[in-house]
Amino acid sequence: MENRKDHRPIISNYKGFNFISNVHDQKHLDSLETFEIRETDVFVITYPKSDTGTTWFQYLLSLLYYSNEVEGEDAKMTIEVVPWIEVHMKKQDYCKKPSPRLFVSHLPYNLIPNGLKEKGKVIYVARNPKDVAVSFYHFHNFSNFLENQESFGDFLNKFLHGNVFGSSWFDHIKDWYSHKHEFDFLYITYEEMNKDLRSSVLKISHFLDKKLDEKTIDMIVEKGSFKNMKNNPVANSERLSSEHFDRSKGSFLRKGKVGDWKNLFTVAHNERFDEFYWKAMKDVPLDFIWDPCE
Ligand SMILES: Nc1ncnc2c1ncn2[C@@H]1O[C@H](COP(=O)(O)OS(=O)(=O)O)[C@@H](OP(=O)(O)O)[C@H]1O
Repeated sequence: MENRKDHRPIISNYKGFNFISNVHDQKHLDSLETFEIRETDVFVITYPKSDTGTTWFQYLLSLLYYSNEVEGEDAKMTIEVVPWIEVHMKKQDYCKKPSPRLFVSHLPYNLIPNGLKEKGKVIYVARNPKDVAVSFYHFHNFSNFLENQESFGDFLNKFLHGNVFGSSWFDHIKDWYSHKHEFDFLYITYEEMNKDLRSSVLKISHFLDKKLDEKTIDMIVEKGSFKNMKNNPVANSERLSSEHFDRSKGSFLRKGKVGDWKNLFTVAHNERFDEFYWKAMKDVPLDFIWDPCE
C-alpha cells in the first residue's frame, strides 16, 4: 500500500466497481476470477465499514481457527491471519497458504472467484446503511489513502450514488443476497452480533461445522467484545503503518454502536436517505435494526 502522495487518482474503477488506486492492484484483481478455491476456504464478505466484516470477523475467525497465532509475544496481526483476498500482501502467497484459508473481502458478487460457487463457504455481513455511511465518513478523515470529507451531507450524496470506494451499498447487498443460493452461504448482521455476540458466535461456528466447548465460546465472546478488541493491538489494527492513518482523527474501532447515525444525520439527511433507500430496496426481503432499542 502506498501513500496517496503518489498523486494517482484515489478511486479507480475496475469492471464496474470502485477500488482504491493505492491499495488494489489490477494484476492481482485479474488473477482472482480463476483463483483456485479449496473445500475448506472461508470468505467473509462485507461492504466497507459494515464491519464486522472486517476488523471484527478477522479477529473472531482468527480465534476460531488459529488462536495460537494471535496470542502471546509473537502474535500476528489479524490481517496476516485473515487477509483481504483483493489486496496483494507482499509477503503472502495466497495460493500456498495452508488450509483452512480464511479471507475477508469487499468484492462485489460479480468479481468473486468463480470457484467459490463450487467449494468453500461464504459469510455475508450486513449493517444498517445509515451507520455504514457514518462510519465510512469518519474513516475517510482517519485514513490517508482516501479523500478527506468536509461535509457529511456531501459525503452522504456520494455514498447514496455509489461514488465511493466499494461503489453502491445497495448494489453490493442486492447482488450478493439475490445470488446467495449459488453458494454455501450465511447471512448475518452487525446489529445481531452487537446485541448478542454469544448467539452469533454459535451461529457462525455451527455454519462452519466447528464444535466449540463452553470455555472456548466464553473466551471468544470475551475477547471479541468491542472494549477488549479496542485495547488489543493484535485486533485493533493500530499496528498498521501509521503513515496510512491520522491517529488524531480516529481509529478502526471507533464507537462500535448501533444507531450512531442519529448523532450526525439531520432531518433533511434522513428524509433524503429514506426516500433513496425505499426506492432501491423495495423488492428486497431484508430488514435492518436502525436503533439499539428495536
Ligand atoms: N468488536 C466490535 N464490536 C462492535 N463494533 C465493532 C467491533 N469491531 C469492529 N467494529 C466496528 O466495525 C466498524 C468498522 O468496520 P470494518 O472493520 O468493516 O471497516 S473496514 O471496511 O474494514 O475498514 C467500526 O464501526 P464504527 O465504530 O461505527 O465506525 C468498528 O467500530
